Amino acid sequence: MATSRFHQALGTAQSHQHLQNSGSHHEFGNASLKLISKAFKADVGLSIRGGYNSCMRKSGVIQASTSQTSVQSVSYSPNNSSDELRRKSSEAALILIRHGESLWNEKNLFTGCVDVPLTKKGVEEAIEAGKRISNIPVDMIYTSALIRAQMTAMLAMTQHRRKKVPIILHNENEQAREWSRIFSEDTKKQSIPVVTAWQLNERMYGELQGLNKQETADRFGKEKVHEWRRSYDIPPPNGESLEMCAERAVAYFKDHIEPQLLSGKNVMIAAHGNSLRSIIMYLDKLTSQEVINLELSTGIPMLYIFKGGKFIRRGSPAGPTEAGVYAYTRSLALYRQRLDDMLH
Ligand SMILES: O=C(O)[C@H](O)COP(=O)(O)O
Repeated sequence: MATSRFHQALGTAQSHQHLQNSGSHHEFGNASLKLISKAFKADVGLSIRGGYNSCMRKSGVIQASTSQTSVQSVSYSPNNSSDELRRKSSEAALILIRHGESLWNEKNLFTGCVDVPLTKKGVEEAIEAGKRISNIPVDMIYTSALIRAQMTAMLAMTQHRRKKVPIILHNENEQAREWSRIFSEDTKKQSIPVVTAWQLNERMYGELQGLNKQETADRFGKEKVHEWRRSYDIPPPNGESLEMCAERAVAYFKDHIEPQLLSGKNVMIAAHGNSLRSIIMYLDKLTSQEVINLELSTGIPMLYIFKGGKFIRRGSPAGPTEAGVYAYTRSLALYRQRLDDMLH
């Protein structure tokens, strides 16, 4: 198949632009993004005039649709692709964020499923996390049922350049559904559904909840507390082991979140140190030995690309103020370029 103008420009952009391939990161600077975007429009005959534009699927490799009201992430699909081929070629972004520092993190208390809010520092961490993901598409948000994760998600989204409104869905009962209905299709298009799920809650720390971590280590011994905190299958007294936490968190991810990614939806999950460690164990295929050493900082977003049924870790997007660029793929670079075009 003739190399499309898009790919020619991409090749030019890559040779022009210092393409750092640090680890799994491919990075583009702004100059090459403009080149890519110009070629992208030329290649797919895309015009961004008023209203919803969708370009004809070209014989090339790109199908894109965009409009003044919504900037879709680009998905690749050859002209005569089967569903399977389209699914294999579609790409979705998955962002994981551990909540910002909570009031009990600050006091070094075991928190588990106790519903504790963020500290001022935790609020700032959530906002900084939002800056780092402000150019990455988000179509759905999942949080745990705990306020520290929900605050983190909402605060992060205040920084998103797309300015869609995250709206927590209330499906507790028929009345909750009825009373929280939105009657404008346009308004719905400008919102992002937020699903809260107890299955994404922090592991339940049993009789350690509320205890000071240092005092607990003094009382039971450092090794015992490390075993409770970081082993895979040894639970704290009357609490959950990481394995038990994984049984609910990973099951929820597979049953509810992975299908969204498969359909091309870009997803953000705001949850907790251990519920996310169990999900990352699944995404990165870590062994129960390897996951012991996995530590997650509060409020640092991690980016994965879901493509062809596989999860590719792209690291943490660099902040907008940081030198250099982002752990972006080609379609994420295009999405960011479209935001630039739309917002300027
Ligand atoms: O629940 C807690 O205490 C923290 O959020 C996580 O604790 P850990 O890092 O000790 O597992």
